[in-house]
Amino acid sequence: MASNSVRIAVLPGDGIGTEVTEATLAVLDPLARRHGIGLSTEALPAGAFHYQATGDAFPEASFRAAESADAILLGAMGWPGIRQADGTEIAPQLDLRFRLGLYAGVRPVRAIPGVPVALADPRAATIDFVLVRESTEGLFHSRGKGLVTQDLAEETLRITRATTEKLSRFSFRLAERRAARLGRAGRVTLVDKANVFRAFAFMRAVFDEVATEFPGVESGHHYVDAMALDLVRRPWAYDVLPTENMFGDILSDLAAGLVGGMGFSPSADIGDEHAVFQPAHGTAPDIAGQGIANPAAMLLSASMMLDWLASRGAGQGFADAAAELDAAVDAAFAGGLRTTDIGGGDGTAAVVRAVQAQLGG
Ligand SMILES: NC(=O)c1ccc[n+]([C@@H]2O[C@H](COP(=O)([O-])OP(=O)(O)OC[C@H]3O[C@@H](n4cnc5c(N)ncnc54)[C@H](O)[C@@H]3O)[C@@H](O)[C@H]2O)c1
Ligand SMILES: CC(C)[C@H](C(=O)O)[C@@H](O)C(=O)O
Ligand SMILES: [Mg+2]
Repeated sequence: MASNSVRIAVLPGDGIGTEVTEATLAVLDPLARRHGIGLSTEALPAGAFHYQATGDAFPEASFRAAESADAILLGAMGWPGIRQADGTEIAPQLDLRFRLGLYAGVRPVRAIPGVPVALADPRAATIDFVLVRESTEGLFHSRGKGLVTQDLAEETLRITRATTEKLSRFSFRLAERRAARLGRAGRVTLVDKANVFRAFAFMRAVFDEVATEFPGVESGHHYVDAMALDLVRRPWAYDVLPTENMFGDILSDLAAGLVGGMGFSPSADIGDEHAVFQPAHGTAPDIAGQGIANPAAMLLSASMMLDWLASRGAGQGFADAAAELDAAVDAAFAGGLRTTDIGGGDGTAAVVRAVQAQLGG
């Protein structure tokens, strides 16, 4: 990538995916200008409505353009009423994860000042942990390959040494960076089901091997069922939580519910060479088209993108812009912005205006 100038492939998708994408681009454009960084964006067709219109959910030309860009920004895709012959929905975001090897699904969960948290305990205001959802194997490995007969359906889960090592190293390195930033020791807790499944006993053994490379970071394990309990009982106790694909999918929605809902749930799918940045939420058919989607999750995902681009050598301006965007979203909510998902009256455009105002107009 040319220093200080990058190409972003934009996949707005369906439903509120297109709404939060438009809102995010409206914030990114002036932010980039302020920091003197070049962001050229190209919108690409893909998604459920594209599938309905053309029979192709993810044109190869869109995939190729996304693959060759410096980063990919995705809204959300899928629509419950639009299904393939096997009964499943279209999901180009899964194609991206699999085809580009995006094994680390980074899903930060952080209480934003001013956004009501679900728990009454005052420690809930300090919630700040990151789920690292393995995103290329686990139960999702079986996608499109399960056995279905008249009498049974069977899907299989796959865990590999190579991916578990990468996921574990990614998680420990993330914990080291967070420890340096937050001024306390890092902790990585693998979330598994090693009490019952050999695949998870294997995953745990590989994770433990990698843990020995990071003596400065505390490591541990927790069963996924007990973790679901703990994420409601004492979520402030956790730091970095690597886990299997399906477990991470489920726990990330639960975790979003702790800190305001899906509208506050950013996400990044990161591989060795490529990355997709998208909110963890879906297309929200229940509110699509009403102008009330909360774009905060996508704005925070875009900030993760700028930070990742900086780490790939795009330039300090990208890191500065990321920090400023995070701070602007926080300040907007701390300053009284109240989106409808948290019981207020502010719609998508009001969030854009409030964040732009924090960024200096
Ligand atoms: N990353 C993705 O592209 C992605 C993720 C999840 C679901 N989906 C797809 O989206 C469709 C709808 O799925 P779903 O309803 O189960 O989940 P969803 O995340 O779209 O919605 C769940 C709930 O959260 C609310 N919500 C979600 N995002 C919000 C936002 N930004 N602002 C305010 N409220 C928000 C919705 O209104 C709804 O009540 C399905 O087709 C599903 O497959 C796509
Ligand atoms: C829509 C779906 C394919 C996707 C997933 O299951 O990974 C979503 O739920 C997510 O969390 O990103
Ligand atoms: Mg999900």
